[in-house]
Amino acid sequence: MPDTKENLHDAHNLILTNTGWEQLLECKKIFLQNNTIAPKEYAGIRLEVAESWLRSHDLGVNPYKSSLAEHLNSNEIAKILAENKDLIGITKAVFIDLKIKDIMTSNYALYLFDKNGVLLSHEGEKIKLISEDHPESSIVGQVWSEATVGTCAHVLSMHLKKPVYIVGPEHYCTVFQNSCTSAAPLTNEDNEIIGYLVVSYHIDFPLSHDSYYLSTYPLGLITAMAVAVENKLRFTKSYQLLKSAHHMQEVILSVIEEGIIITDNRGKIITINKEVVNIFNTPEEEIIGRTIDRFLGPQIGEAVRNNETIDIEEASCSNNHDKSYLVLIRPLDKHGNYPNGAVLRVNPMEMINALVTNRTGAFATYTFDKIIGKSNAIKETISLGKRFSLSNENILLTGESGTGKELFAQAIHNAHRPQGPFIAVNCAAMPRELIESELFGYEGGSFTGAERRGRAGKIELAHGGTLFLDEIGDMPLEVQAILLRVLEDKKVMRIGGHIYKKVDFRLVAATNKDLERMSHENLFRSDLFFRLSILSIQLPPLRKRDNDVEVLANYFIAKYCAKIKRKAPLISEEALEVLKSYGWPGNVRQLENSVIYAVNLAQGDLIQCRHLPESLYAASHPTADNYREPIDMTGNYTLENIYKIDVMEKILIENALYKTRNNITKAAELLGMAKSTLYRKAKELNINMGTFKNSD
Ligand SMILES: Nc1ncnc2c1ncn2[C@@H]1O[C@H](COP(=O)(O)OP(=O)(O)OP(=O)(O)O)[C@@H](O)[C@H]1O
Repeated sequence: MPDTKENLHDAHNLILTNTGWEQLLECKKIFLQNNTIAPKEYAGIRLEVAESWLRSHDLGVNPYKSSLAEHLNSNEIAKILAENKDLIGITKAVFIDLKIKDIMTSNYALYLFDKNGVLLSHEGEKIKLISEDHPESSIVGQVWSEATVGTCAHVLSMHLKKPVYIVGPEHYCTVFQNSCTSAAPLTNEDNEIIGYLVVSYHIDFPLSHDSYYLSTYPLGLITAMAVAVENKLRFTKSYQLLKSAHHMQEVILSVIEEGIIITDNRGKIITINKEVVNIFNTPEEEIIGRTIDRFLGPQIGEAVRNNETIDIEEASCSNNHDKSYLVLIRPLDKHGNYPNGAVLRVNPMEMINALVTNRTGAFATYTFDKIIGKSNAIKETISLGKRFSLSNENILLTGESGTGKELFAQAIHNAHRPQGPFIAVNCAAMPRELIESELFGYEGGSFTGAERRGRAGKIELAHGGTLFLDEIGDMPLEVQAILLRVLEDKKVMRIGGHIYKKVDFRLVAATNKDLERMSHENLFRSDLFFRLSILSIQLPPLRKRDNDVEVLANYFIAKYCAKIKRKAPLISEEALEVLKSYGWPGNVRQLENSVIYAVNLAQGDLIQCRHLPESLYAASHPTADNYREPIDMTGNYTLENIYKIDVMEKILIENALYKTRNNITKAAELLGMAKSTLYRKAKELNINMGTFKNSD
């Protein structure tokens, strides 16, 4: 038997001679002629090659075929190419790099196969080993497996799972007879084979030199190249993972609607989300790299440097007194090479304030459309309110109690700054000593009982919205002075504080007092009165609102019955007459309360006079003179004309005041009592004397 082992398979360097080549050819010839002879018995054929020949034969491969392999269809090819896009790109890049460095010389051709032997790409020297009827362009997508092309380098590499070389006649198909090929498997990070790299070059036989030095260089080259491709692939994958993790982190940070800042351990800002750009109103490039102190002040900077955990801290920066922020700090542990630092969550105080006031129910629900009334008086007032609400100026609402001043304040707010907070303060309901701190706020520990952290005042909370000061006539003079300054400077300083904060709010003040008269009597600051009364709206009393009593009564009945889930009763003509003819000193509020009373008293579907509150019914009870002689003095009493004494007293006094247009002297005379008694009784019976000033 020919023995080519000596010639071909010297440990690392392979000497190929014409004789050796011929012996190999002979071996192959004998094998192909007589397949029953096991090639294992040929001493000159490597065992793994011989076994592959046998498998190729058993798989029915035609060794003389010129048509090389099966082709996948175009859809399958497109799919496989897409799946291996990175691998193909990286292989090409490595190949070009090796070519530039002259490591891959021009007589080498390079092939890339997927793990199943599908040819993915080829580079370099025109492939001489394929037959002419298969142009180069069409070989991508061919399946080169042991079953289709028989023994060749990558097929054996597939079998042995290691780098392999194959010399000329060792290839099973004669079409490869003049090639020397080396193949190396490519593995992924999990050590799974993902493809094969093959380098091939052409050898003409007989050899030009008698002895041909067949170096293991191509095998080493393809093995090293496989390592380079694998490394690059892993690097690309890690980079893509990192990039997508970074992108995901960016997306997460961008959907968080609060400012997120990451600093290093010296307080230098490393990363921010987009919200921070909005909060600081500064471009990102002017934030990154600066210290946190610059934006949130040195106290926050120190906390970061000291690795402190801070839950809620109000911070304002020395560069930017107008703004304050709520800051939460979490220190970051040292991680690998990364030094420790901190994550800060930042929210503008005004946003927190708006949230808190919304949550605590201090928000304006009324709009001008919801103000009920068809009378000219109310329509004109609404149109004035709408016009005034367009400007930024302060507005003064005057009018008797219950005429809807708070309603108007809410409607003005909603027409102008519906997004901002609506902060309502009732100056009469608050103790004098509290009103100042309530309005202007205080710094921590500024007086006994003050909270440690201090508290923002209602003026600060109203920033970006409306401050509604109800019953402003009851505001202490010293507080009026501070308020005036705030209105003039548009900035506020907390009690015990030393920093002014800019505030932007619209003041709507309301009163049922005569502020002008009060200012003459030095009970109200005239400068504040002038400032407030530039735009003032006088709300009409109900008795001057034509048919609004009927409209409002029906509206309140429907509203109340919807609430208690009961069919709304009608109002009898007589009862309606009573409602219409009543003076309504308590205005709309009194009307609303009266109809609620009547709905509750009436059992059926009709509200009658007897269902109305006593005071109303009594006031309009048919007598000769409703104002002067409402009581039958003849002793001819019926159950219907007996009333409680205090009700009678109230009716008599109200009627006298009504008739005399609040002329106390005359009213007292009519009632036959001293003026001082009249004052006392009016106070006891809760009669608002000012109400009757303009009575017709
Ligand atoms: N035009 C209106 N349409 C619907 N409800 C109204 C109207 N006017 C007043 N009201 C109702 O009357 C009541 C009193 O209104 P509001 O509190 O605004 O009056 P006010 O003038 O501010 O009273 P006070 O001076 O006593 O504070 C509220 O319950 C309000 O809902």
